[in-house]
Amino acid sequence: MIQLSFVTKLYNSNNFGLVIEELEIPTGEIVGVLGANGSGKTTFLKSVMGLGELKRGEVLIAGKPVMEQYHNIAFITEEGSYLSHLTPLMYGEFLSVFFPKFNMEKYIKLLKYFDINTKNKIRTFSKGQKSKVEICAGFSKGAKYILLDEPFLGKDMFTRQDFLKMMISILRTDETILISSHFVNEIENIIDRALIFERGRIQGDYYIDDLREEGKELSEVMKTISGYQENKYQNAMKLI
Ligand SMILES: Nc1ncnc2c1ncn2[C@@H]1O[C@H](COP(=O)(O)OP(=O)(O)OP(=O)(O)O)[C@@H](O)[C@H]1O
Repeated sequence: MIQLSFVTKLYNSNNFGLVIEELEIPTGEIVGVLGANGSGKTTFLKSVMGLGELKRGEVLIAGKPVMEQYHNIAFITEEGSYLSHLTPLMYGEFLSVFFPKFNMEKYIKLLKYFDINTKNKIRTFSKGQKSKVEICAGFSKGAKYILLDEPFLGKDMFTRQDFLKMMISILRTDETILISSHFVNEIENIIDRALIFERGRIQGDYYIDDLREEGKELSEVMKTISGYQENKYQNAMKLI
């Protein structure tokens, strides 16, 4: 279970950061962290991960402060944490030292699945390939909480599909996943719940099954919450 209470994070007077009064994410849920650019998704994931100071509030993971749970969390970001002078194989060996539950066999299987050459230096890889290494490592750490910030960024259509299939096939029921993405239609089929951010607040919290029962589309709900104006371009273009 991930619990946030009265969490406030401010960047400066212009930027709202994050404001969450109460949020509980039960163990085993796959949660989509959604919203327009700048709505607060990364800030939220970083706050759960304990990165950056909160102005007030508390984040608990399985009842403990996040600092006591680092061994149980994998944070997979676009920035990546790999050491680019290493090969994926060496990187796996490096991670085994720090993560006692690191599963080398699973890591190598995942690298193969994504067609990653395990013997070339990571710095010679493309952006998408580097990010795949990060995903393989993140899912092999034996972490119970997996946070993914935009795992689809820079991934081709086939990789995105392969990634989703991989995730569904290897996840156990005791793993909790938070995944931010702009590919709403693609992740809609794998998430249990959608948190929709707008200006640093959760403006929508929906279980996908409930939306389906009500005959609603997640992308439509998001449009309403984000206040998307279909005709905005018309006025903007008049200025040019
Ligand atoms: N280090 C920072 N200093 C000041 N403001 C920041 C900082 N990081 C983020 N912000 C601001 O906080 C708000 C939320 O940013 P955040 O990166 O969480 O959005 P996001 O939903 O992940 O966006 P995107 O989809 O574009 O990646 C934005 O207004 C952004 O400008």
